[in-house]
Amino acid sequence: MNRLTPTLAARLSQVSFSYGHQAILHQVSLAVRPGEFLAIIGPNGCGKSTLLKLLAGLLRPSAGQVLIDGLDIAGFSRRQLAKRLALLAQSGGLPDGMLVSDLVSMGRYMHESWLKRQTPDDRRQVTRALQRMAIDTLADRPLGQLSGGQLQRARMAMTLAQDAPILLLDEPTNHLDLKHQYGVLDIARAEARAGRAVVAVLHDLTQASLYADRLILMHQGHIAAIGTPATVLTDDNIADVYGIRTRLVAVGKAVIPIPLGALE
Ligand SMILES: Nc1ncnc2c1ncn2[C@@H]1O[C@H](COP(=O)(O)OP(=O)(O)OP(=O)(O)O)[C@@H](O)[C@H]1O
Repeated sequence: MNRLTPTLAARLSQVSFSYGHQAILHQVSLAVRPGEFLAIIGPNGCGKSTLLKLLAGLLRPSAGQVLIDGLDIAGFSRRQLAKRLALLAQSGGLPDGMLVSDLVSMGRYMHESWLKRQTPDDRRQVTRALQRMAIDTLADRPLGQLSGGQLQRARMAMTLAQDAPILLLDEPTNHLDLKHQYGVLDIARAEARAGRAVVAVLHDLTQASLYADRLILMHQGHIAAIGTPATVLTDDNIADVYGIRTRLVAVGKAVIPIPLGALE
């Protein structure tokens, strides 16, 4: 099989994807490194979630290859994949009656049998994930009784409990108040600094610029730009892709785009 250098956690090689006859991604190539926080940005419908689902092995490319640890993802079983990556999907039909602690524990079962008894390490990981997302007091609550933000934090806790080297986060700040948005971004960055590869779809360009090591700016199924926030967030790139005028303000290494209005 096609082995890669171990310095890459995941790679998309010339990946195209279609839903039926509708082409969504066009020959996208991308390398994800351990220890980096990579943010995918771009307008609605440009293919960000599709790219994340391809990386997670939920969708199969129409052409090209997705590689994890240098091996084609098509060769991995669900369990093998769950040892390598954890996905926070945008939403999912979760049973209202399920308890928060059971949802977070599911993160531990992703790579084990449902029949397996929880080990002390499983319980430790679940407790830690509940605490990190500040929902330990909600552990015994059914999901149906949670607010949107509390549910999002429970889903994020499940993702963290999986303890996988690659974290794929689709709009992790959804439904969260400002404090918890920055809390979840702090955690994502800490996970990257601890050596995981973190790939997050973000809509807030300020947050993406402040937190990510690299940005991927997507446009109509292509990568329009990739690199550090300062190289990707230019007036021209933002105008071309989002159709708005901005003024850029430098804050440390980050570049914050201040929107000035739609282009004529
Ligand atoms: N299951 C599906 N069947 C058919 N088309 C789909 C399906 N899921 C998504 N699409 C289409 O694929 C395109 C890309 O969708 P995707 O969800 O990847 O976009 P996105 O960049 O994540 O958007 P958003 O910012 O709105 O979440 C869109 O045109 C969407 O309508």
